[in-house]
Amino acid sequence: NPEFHGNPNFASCLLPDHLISMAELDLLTQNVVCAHSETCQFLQENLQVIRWETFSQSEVHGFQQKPMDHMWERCVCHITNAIQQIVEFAKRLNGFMELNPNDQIVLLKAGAMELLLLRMSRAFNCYNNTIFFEGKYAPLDLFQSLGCNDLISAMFDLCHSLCAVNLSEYEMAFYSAMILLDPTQPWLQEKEKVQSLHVKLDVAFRNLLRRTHRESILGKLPQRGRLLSICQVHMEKLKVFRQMYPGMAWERFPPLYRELFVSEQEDP
Ligand SMILES: O=C(C1CCS(=O)(=O)CC1)N1CC[C@](c2ccc(OCc3ccccc3)cc2)(S(=O)(=O)c2ccc(F)cc2)C1
Repeated sequence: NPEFHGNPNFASCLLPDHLISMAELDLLTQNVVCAHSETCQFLQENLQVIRWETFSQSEVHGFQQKPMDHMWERCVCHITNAIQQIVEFAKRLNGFMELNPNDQIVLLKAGAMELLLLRMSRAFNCYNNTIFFEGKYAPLDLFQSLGCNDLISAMFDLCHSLCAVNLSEYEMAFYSAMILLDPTQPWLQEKEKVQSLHVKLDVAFRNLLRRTHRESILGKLPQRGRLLSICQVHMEKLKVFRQMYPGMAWERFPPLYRELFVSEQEDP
């Protein structure tokens, strides 16, 4: 519509059915950034301050001596706490609570682990290849008793790639929201509602990148398939673990973790 073009109050991207004003873009940006910063267990600056506090060799050895089921139970507990925060992030995103409940679950089941992988990179020290775990920074081999070395090293590699992009909290917030509100997820009942939210996030994110001269990061973000493949390896390792410790998932794993990652069928 010619009367809109050149009018500074309207975003440059005028998709016919998604007319978005600059005021709406600003409100959406505030909403996404606040939802993220209010739901990260650890503030970026706090993680940075302690990032040189690494576990000693004897502490690492102590973790390596723990039985597999013991380490799994601790990690599953930390994942569950982190995912509770991610659920809270979703609930605070404008429009998420207005989606139908089935679609809210579909999006969280599909995206929660991907968002956890993104958040982990905030707790990664790429200079000495250590990651925040239970209060200090841990090297890769601290986790060897989990029996998932390929999974953990894939996570470390992903954290390295994300550190290279050096995402700001603003960028991390938008990247997370757009992964979560993915209209291409199968089984969505109201795909167009998710699509509408995703388009607005895309316009607001590009607007932010343009204003901050950070458009170049779009080509440097890890491919979605990379996040998905790590999530798949997590599911495979969980299946193997459950074969080794039948019944444990039902007795000692938190309900939220079971709901998201343990399919209903009985123990293999
Ligand atoms: O990062 C967080 C928190 C959320 C983001 S934050 O606030 O910035 C910091 C705290 N994490 C919370 C959970 C954590 C986690 C993440 C992924 C994960 O997947 C692999 C897996 C899955 C199941 C069993 C074994 C291995 C396991 C745990 S963790 O335990 O700290 C952990 C970390 C590193 C590692 F190498 C192994 C475990 C990462």
